[in-house]
Amino acid sequence: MATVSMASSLPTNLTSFKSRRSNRSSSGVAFASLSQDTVKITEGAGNLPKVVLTSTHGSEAEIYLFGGCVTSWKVPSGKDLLFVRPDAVFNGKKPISGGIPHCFPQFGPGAIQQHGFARNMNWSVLDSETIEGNPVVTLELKDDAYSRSMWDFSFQALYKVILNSKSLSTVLTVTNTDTKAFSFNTTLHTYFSASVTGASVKGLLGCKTLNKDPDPKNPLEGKEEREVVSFPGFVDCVYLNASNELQLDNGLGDVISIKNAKYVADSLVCWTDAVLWNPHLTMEACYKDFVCVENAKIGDVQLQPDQSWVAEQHLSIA
Ligand SMILES: O=P(O)(O)OC[C@H]1O[C@@H](O)[C@H](O)[C@@H](O)[C@@H]1O
Repeated sequence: MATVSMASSLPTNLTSFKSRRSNRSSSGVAFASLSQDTVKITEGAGNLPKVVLTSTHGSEAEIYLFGGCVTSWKVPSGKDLLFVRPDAVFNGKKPISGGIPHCFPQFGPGAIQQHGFARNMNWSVLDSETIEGNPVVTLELKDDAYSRSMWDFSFQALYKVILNSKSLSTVLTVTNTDTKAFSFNTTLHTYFSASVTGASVKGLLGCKTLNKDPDPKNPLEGKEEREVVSFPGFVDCVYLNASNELQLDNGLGDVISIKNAKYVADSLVCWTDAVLWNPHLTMEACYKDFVCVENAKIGDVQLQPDQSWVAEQHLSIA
């Protein structure tokens, strides 16, 4: 397989992916043999299968197989740094509104449904392991009749999630398993718990902006002049070529580093852009309690058959 990643340059704990066949259960959800001590599958809200990661160093995370959505990341103090909206539904049909949903193969607006279909399909567990007390799980998503009805390509997406005591890292690998080329764009639509009046993001100064307010279909081009970007009202803005580390002050006493791997020279690889979103009064019930800071690949990634695109995100607190 021609891979355009530089796997050898990843930190060791991110490269130890072991390919192993999984057993598909009658429910259609696949369960690999789990690293039982730190990785467990339980029943979550709406009876949906949920992977619980427990680090021996005091942190915990939860991932719904529906959408491959990380819904909780608790640091050793017990504080959950992610946010799930009170209107989120867990019915296996609608995407889960909160945590870290995938927008794939389209961020949108665009030709297919807003934010694509990966957030409302069932991912399966391909592999899991424990490294020095820290859980690692790899989920897989493949095309099926549902995805092909919208986007007629064969693909594989692997999503590796690594929980350490003070960090949550993910590696998304999209491979073209088709016989023809395809293109996609994607984001990790992360909802962070926040006090919106105190929240701010550093690292965006000088970026070209595409402001989706007021018209998402015709974003206004501009340039970010602020060193510290806050959320004084409705915010929906794309930042092109963002720096490889943003710092979110969540207004709740935490500064969260949002890093991605920019050490890979090939422009096909990694998150290059960012999106900030807060719906303000259009979601009166909860807008004060979260901000979205999304690692994104806004321009299309073109993949030839057998090529892969790899993007790593590293969320951490000091
Ligand atoms: O689909 P969700 O989770 O409600 O998020 C919607 C929002 O997601 C943001 O990423 C987009 O920039 C917004 O334009 C959009 O309204």
